[in-house]
Formats: sequence, structure tokens, C-alpha cells
Amino acid sequence: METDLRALARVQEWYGPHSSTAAEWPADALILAKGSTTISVVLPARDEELTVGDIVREIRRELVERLPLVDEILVVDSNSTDATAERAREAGARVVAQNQVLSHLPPLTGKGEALWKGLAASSGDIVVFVDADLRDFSAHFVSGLVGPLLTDPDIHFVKGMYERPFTGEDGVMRRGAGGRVTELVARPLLTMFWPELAGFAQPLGGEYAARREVLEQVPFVTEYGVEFGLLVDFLQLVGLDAMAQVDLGTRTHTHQSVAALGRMAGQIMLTAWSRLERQGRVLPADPPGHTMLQFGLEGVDLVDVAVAERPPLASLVLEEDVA
Ligand SMILES: O=c1ccn([C@@H]2O[C@H](COP(=O)(O)OP(=O)(O)O)[C@@H](O)[C@H]2O)c(=O)[nH]1
Ligand SMILES: O=C(O)[C@@H](COP(=O)(O)O)O[C@H]1O[C@H](CO)[C@@H](O)[C@H](O)[C@H]1O
Repeated sequence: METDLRALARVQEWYGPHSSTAAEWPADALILAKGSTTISVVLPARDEELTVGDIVREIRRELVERLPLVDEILVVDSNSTDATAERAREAGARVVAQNQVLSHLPPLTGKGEALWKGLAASSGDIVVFVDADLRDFSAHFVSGLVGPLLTDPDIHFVKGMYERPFTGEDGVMRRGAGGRVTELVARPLLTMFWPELAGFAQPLGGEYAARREVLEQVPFVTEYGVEFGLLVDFLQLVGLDAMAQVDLGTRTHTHQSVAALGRMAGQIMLTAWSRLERQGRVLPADPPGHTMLQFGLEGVDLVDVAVAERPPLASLVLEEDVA
């Protein structure tokens, strides 16, 4: 109980000074603070032809052409089978194919791989990750996330928070019903093992920004373990007081099935386990299982929820220098 109370006191002390709203960071006021700092927006996109173009156009129109806040818009085409790359290029983004980046390395899979490749292929001092399936995206998502980074040298990582509606197959929108894996898996795991992170309202949100110098110091878990892994690893690397969150309003995105989120949950649990092992908090006696049976209407599926991990990019550069 004592740990809980101490951790909650820590979160309460942290929350006020480290939480703000996008309205506090208007893009035109940030231009001065930007100075020579370069900013890249990286969008991981797998089969997002319906939404990626509007997001890129909004960023380009508001934060490149109207105000020169963003220097690079990069879409990582994550083995899409649709016209994602074409739609992104037409909208004005640079597009790289996930497997063509650092192609001398054996390719890995999933969102975490797309983000790591996007970090490698981009050049901004600050990198902003934005999902490519967002609907009603607005440029203040980006300006809100970079605000604390441009104005406070002690902040190294900024996470978006938002209301997350859920619209099911019945087409009915239910306020606050989104973020199912967040509420059922990530938040309880953080409470149990990393309670200092309990103040992050949306620990799994796909919109966040950080300084390149710290992003290159942490590993990237592949698949959907990436957000959970980054949060825990940044806590260890930079500490809670170097982390912040910004309220971006409402985030609407394409939702996956419960079966898909079950696999996502498994990936996040395995990511948590890997961090507990790495921090010496569990014995690696019997590694947890990662082959899961899923019972759907069509029958039983055997799925693998294992995750892999890319090393910190900085370690790669060092190796290559040595080589
Ligand atoms: O292998 C993958 C899986 C996902 N994504 C992208 O990562 C973002 C978040 O993925 P998704 O929407 O599937 O996750 P959800 O928001 O449903 O949890 C989206 O832009 C996806 O296109 C990706 O680039 N590669
Ligand atoms: O927050 C969540 O529970 C999941 C699923 O959201 P929904 O239940 O479909 O609104 O969405 C997030 O999780 C992924 C894994 O961290 C991220 O990659 C996604 O960007 C994020 O949308």
C-alpha cells in the first residue's frame, strides 16, 4: 500500500506542471521558439489510403506552407497492399518503404518496425509520430506535441492525450469507449509495475513527440508493443520529469476487431514482461508463452503474439562506424 500511496503522490506532483493543452501551444507562437530546431513528422501507414492523404495535406497546409514549423513529412509505407504510398505522395509527403530502410538488416514486422525505420529515415531534431488512420485530424495535434519540446529544454518526450470515442459496426459513436487495450491491459499493467506512469491518460496513444537524441538511445519493440515499451524505457532513460503530455482534444481512428486487439494485448503483455525481466523484477525462469489459440466464429486460429526488438539506433551507427 505504501508504494501505491508514494507513487500516487509522485504522479499528483508531476501531473499539473507536466500536463497542458494544445491551445497553450499555438503554432504561430512556436515559430520563434523553433529557431534552428528541425521537426520531422513521421506517419506509420499500413493500408491507410483512405486517410493518410488528408492528414498529410493538413500538416503541409498549416505547418509547412502557412507557417514553417515542420521541416519534413515522412510516411513509412508499412507493406501496404493498397494505394497508401500514392495517396501520401500526392498529398506532399516523402514516402519510404519500410523494408527499404536499412535494407541490409533482415526486415522485422509491425508498427514498431515502421516507427524505427521512420526514425532512421528522417532527420529532424524533434520527431513527431502520428498514426495515419486518424479521422478529423487537425494540425494542432503536431503543434501541441512540439510546444513543450521547443520551449523547455528539460522536456524530452511528450505524449498526446485525448477523448477517444468508439464507433462500432452499428455506426453508433460512444464517447470515451475507445482505447480498449489501454483500459483493459496497459493501464492495469502500468499501475501494477510502473505506477509513476499512471498519470499518462493515454499511454498507448499513437501521437507523441521526442528529441531525436533520446529516441536514438532506446530500443523499439516491434508490432504493437512499441508504445508501451517506449513509455517504460523513457521513464528509465530520462525520468518522469522529462516527460509531459498535451491534451489534443478528441481522437477518432479506425478500430480493429476484438480478435486483433487480443493479439495486440498479448504483444503488450510480452513487452511488459521483457521490461520486468530487464529490470530484474522477474526471474526469466520459464519464458512466457506467445502462441495463442483464438476461438472465432470461423473456427480456431493459432496466432503468434511474440514481439521482437530493434536496438537503439545510436548503437547501430556506432557498430557501423567501428565496421
Ligand atoms: O504493421 C503495421 C501496423 C500498423 N501500422 C500503422 O500504425 C498506426 C496504428 O495502427 P492501427 O490503427 O492498426 O492501431 P490501432 O490504432 O487500431 O490500435 C496506423 O497508422 C497503422 O497504419 C503500421 O504502419 N504497420
Ligand atoms: O489504445 C488502444 O487500446 C488501442 C485500440 O484502440 P481502440 O480500442 O480501437 O480505440 O489503440 C492504440 O494502441 C496501439 C498499441 O499501443 C497504438 O499503436 C495505436 O496507435 C493506438 O491507437
